[in-house]
Amino acid sequence: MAKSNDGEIALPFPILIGDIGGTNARFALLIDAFAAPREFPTIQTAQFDTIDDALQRCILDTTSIQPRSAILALAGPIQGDEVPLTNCDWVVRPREMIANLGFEDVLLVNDFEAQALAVASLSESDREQIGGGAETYAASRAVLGPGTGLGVAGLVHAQRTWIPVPGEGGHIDIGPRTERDYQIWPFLEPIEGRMSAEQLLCGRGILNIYHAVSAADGRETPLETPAAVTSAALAASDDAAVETVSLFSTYLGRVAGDMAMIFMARGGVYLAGGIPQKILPALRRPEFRAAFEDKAPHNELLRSIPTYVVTHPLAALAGLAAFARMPDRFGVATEGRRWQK
Ligand SMILES: Nc1ncnc2c1ncn2[C@@H]1O[C@H](COP(=O)(O)OP(=O)(O)OP(=O)(O)O)[C@@H](O)[C@H]1O
Repeated sequence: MAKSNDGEIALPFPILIGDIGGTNARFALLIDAFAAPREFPTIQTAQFDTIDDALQRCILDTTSIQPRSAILALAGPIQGDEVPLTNCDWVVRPREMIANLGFEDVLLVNDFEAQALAVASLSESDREQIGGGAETYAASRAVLGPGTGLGVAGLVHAQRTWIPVPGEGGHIDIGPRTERDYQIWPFLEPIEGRMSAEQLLCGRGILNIYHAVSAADGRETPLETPAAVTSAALAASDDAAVETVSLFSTYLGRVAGDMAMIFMARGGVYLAGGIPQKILPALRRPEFRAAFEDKAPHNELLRSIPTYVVTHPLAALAGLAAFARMPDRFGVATEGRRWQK
């Protein structure tokens, strides 16, 4: 077992890092702490029955380098020796990966934890700032990622260490606030009696808002996918779509502001996930930031906190790479989710 200088346990190189989502899995190989990551083509999870099969055929069979360890970021909670993925049929079985694929050491982390690791050190070219002041470098941050669901994580800065805090923040309650919200809310469908942020702030959420806005006004709903709604909104070709994306930005701003207050995120709130990059022009409009700052009695605090859209195409992998190279910089809990030969 490799040990780093101050006694923290580091995984041995070469390290395979992977970000495994419901639809896509992305991998890169880190030969040592200094070399640039060697990226592999994105794998469509539906094309392989098992993750082991995908790893064997798309990674191990295509390189002469045998990774000694793997750090994999997964969508969903990590518990036990068999971890099923949300939104796809793969089950990650680290013991079998060690027995069959030649790994000595496997660490599983949550996908938003990987996003949180990334925002500790994103360069200016990998993020776009939307409002607020300068970041306070050594201060906590928060990440929200509307995609298939709504991922949320904090990145607490304490004792010169970045500590990712994965949780289920996407499932917090959200309620109506403006007169228009009260008109729309009756047409949103609660799950077991409540509306959670995720029912509005993800791909499905865009459609939920679109249907509710249209129902409140007695309009038809010709647009069928989240991308169709946001495209029509950005092109200003459909009134309900325009309002949907405006409301989506407002609700995202409200929840982002809540997270900023919870984590006292003077280091900034980062919007990751697939959707913010695709609706950047809408997020640059006033609604997102106005809702973020509208937190009396703390408007002044919120005005000072920067918000960013993550534009790095592989941010989670960048986060895993940063951790793999300098584990001592990060307080990543490994109990119950690390397997060794
Ligand atoms: N242009 C768009 N505008 C709004 N929503 C979109 C757009 N394109 C895709 N989506 C929605 O974004 C969601 C997918 O998000 P994302 O790309 O972040 O995937 P993910 O959750 O990270 O999963 P994976 O890692 O498997 O790709 C889907 O609900 C999809 O309908």
